Amino acid sequence: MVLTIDVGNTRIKGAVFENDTVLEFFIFDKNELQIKIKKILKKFEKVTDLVVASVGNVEKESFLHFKNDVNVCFLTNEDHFPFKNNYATPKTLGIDRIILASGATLQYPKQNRLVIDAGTCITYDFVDENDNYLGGAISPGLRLRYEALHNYTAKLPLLTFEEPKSYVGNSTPESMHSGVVNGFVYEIDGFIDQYKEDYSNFIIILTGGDALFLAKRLKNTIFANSNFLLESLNQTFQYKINND
Ligand SMILES: Nc1ncnc2c1ncn2[C@@H]1O[C@H](COP(=O)(O)OP(=O)(O)OP(=O)(O)O)[C@@H](O)[C@H]1O
Ligand SMILES: CC(C)(CO)[C@@H](O)C(=O)NCCC(=O)O
Ligand SMILES: [K+]
Repeated sequence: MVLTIDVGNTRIKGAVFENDTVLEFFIFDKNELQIKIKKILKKFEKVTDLVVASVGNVEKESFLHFKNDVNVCFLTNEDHFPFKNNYATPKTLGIDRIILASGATLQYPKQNRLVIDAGTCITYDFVDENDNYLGGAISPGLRLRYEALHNYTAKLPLLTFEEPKSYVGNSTPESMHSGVVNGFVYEIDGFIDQYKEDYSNFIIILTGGDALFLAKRLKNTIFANSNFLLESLNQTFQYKINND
């Protein structure tokens, strides 16, 4: 059994896998990290490997704490992945984006793949049918947009997500909800349309904290898989074992 951990910018997510099957998912805060992992390892005694990818600022030591109980594996930019990395700055490419690209390559062989992760940031990652990672885009996620409007203006309140009543916002809150939520959806549909123009055939994988919300609103029909990063971590770890 494998426990995969994704340390995001906002929260930590984990999953226990038996081969390719998920037994349980977890979401927790940074300050609960050690207690939660301890509990998980106690509940799932057959876990042999702890596999971590982190873009957040959690100390490596927090995981090494468990090295007497399980084999601890940190996936980093130095590892070997199933695609050719054509990013001009491979050392600065986020490990979460690398893992998503890796999972897309392993799970959907021989096709163009676009991974959209709607989390703290929205990231777009494209791996072509010849397994070349080409890059993508980074933009602010849904909650970040609300926070940015508030933090960088004098008058705008801090709002939380609400469905806009119309694209024509007729009040301050309605204008903000329209700008944030519609802007978010239009952006993603716009990117997908652009890829469609340039690539005739590709699969889209939608993931991240806002994926389910988004899937219902995009004009492009896409199924969301909120756990794609954790699944990709598991698959990439298996790939590493078989190829190292
Ligand atoms: N309890 C929650 N806490 C924070 N964000 C949440 C929560 N529930 C839903 N969300 C939504 O999820 C988005 C954040 O996504 P996610 O949880 O994937 O981010 P993350 O943990 O920072 O991961 P990453 O860094 O990989 O993006 C926010 O834009 C927010 O709208
Ligand atoms: C873009 C984020 C913050 C998304 O989690 C992360 O992937 C990251 O820190 N990336 C580094 C920059 C890059 O990917 O080019
Ligand atoms: K993200």
